[in-house]
Amino acid sequence: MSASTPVHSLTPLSVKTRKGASPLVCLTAYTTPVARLADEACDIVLVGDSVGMVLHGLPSTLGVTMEMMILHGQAVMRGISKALCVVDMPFGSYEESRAQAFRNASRLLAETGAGAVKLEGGVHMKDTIAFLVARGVPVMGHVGLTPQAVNTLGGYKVQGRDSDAARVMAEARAVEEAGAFAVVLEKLPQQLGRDITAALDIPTIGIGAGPDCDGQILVIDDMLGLFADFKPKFVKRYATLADDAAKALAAYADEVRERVFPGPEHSFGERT
Ligand SMILES: Nc1nc(=O)c2c([nH]1)NC[C@@H]1CN(c3ccc(C(=O)N[C@@H](CCC(=O)O)C(=O)O)cc3)CN21
Ligand SMILES: CC(C)C(=O)C(=O)O
Ligand SMILES: [Mg+2]
Repeated sequence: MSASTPVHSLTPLSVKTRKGASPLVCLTAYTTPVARLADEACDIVLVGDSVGMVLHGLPSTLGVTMEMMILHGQAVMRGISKALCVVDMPFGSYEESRAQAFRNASRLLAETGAGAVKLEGGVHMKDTIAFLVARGVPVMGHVGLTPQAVNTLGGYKVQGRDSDAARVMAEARAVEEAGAFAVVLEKLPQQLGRDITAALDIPTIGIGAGPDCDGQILVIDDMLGLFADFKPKFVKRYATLADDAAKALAAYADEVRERVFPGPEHSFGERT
């Protein structure tokens, strides 16, 4: 199962040629049941390294490992039948050399069956992206706010304001020139999201980069109202699952204490 190459209706190439058509709908997923839901609604399902913060309680994405990405990638692929599955390369798995990047990217594809990898960085990752693409690894880029660089960026801040816009534009152009099939733009002024989208031939997928990107992505636990540790301004909550769950658990606790649960319909009588 895991090492096979399933045929999905969306491929990196079909995503690339969707530029200018209807917006690309993207969400993260980390488990099989949630991937099944995302697969129904989405074009692209990302196994984000946000899994470390969202499901494992880590303080940033820096502690996420290849083993975690492979395990969650395998779980997500079991729930996908039509969307394109992209797996994030974790911090430290691709920055050292092009060879290191290929060794780890090829493991992610081979051991999960996903269709592409995503890695953070533009100009300084251009050679690495080109190296991977030339060797059969479709790459999605990620520029602007790159969370794996939180320590050098000094926080999860808006990137590309004012005179910094030209730098972020250059990062996005480098990703395209390297042969990536799409690029995530994170936490940019909406005008810059629009300008980069107009300047590139590959689709842009925004998260806090305004409404003019070729697609949008959110962390699924954020949009479901399930992740409560923080809420970036770019997140819209479409549900209140953490609140709903807290209410359900309180009701269960009350009913157990009052001996209301289990009722006769949940209990087993004598066989007669
Ligand atoms: N749940 C979750 N959602 C995400 O979007 C996400 C993750 N986790 N983990 C990996 C990265 C980290 N990301 C982040 C994290 C924080 C902000 C943010 O804007 N936080 C605060 C304050 C930021 C600051 O100025 O320092 C905010 O006010 O929105 C944005 C993106 C995006 N990714
Ligand atoms: C927020 C998206 C783009 C991501 O990289 C992640 O979930 O790790
Ligand atoms: Mg990520």
